[in-house]
Amino acid sequence: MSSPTQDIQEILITEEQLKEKVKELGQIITKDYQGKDLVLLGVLKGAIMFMADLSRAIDLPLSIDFMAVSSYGSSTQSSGIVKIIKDHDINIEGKDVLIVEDIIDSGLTLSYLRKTLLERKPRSLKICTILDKPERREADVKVDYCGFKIPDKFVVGYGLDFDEKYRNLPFIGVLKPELYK
Ligand SMILES: O=P(O)(O)OC[C@H]1O[C@H](OP(=O)(O)OP(=O)(O)O)[C@H](O)[C@@H]1O
Ligand code: HPA
Ligand SMILES: [Mg+2]
Repeated sequence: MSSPTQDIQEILITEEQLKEKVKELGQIITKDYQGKDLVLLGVLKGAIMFMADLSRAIDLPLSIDFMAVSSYGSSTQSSGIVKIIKDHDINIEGKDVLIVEDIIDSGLTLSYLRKTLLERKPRSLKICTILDKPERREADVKVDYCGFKIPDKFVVGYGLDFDEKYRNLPFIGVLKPELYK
């Protein structure tokens, strides 16, 4: 029988560690956003799992929206060109927007998104990511809430893909290099 887990070389973050961290982030965000007009803005597709879990860990009235952007395609390297495939629907002017990301790697996606969204005049704009790969940064981005810092390895699972696969793995794992090299 074929299973996506067979293609994993090493599990970096387990399902239990993810659950615990999301709960912790939810509690911090709940404190920080008391009395604010919170919009969680998920970046498709990678952020789907984190968004679903994080939103349920925040005990506040909030709205959820999504943008779809893509810069990796079927490669493990960013093309450097960020394409907006779907924009958000909610008017974010005057709102407290929290971008929800699965990973910040080169930082190119977020620095582009930040610039674009600031032009739309939110009251505040912050960034929450479950993973941060600081060694690979090409564009400077300030991360407000971060789950885990990870080493410079291409990871999949919990929403993250390689060539659109492995998003459904419940943990964060390193793909066997022979599968993409
Ligand atoms: O910091 P960066 O180097 O820009 O990389 C991070 C971005 O890359 C991935 O998206 P991708 O373009 O693969 O789209 P996807 O979420 O649909 O997989 C990931 O989900 C982040 O949005
Ligand atoms: O390590 C990664 N894995 C999957 N998608 C990604 N997009 C940026 N970095 C990564
Ligand atoms: Mg991707």
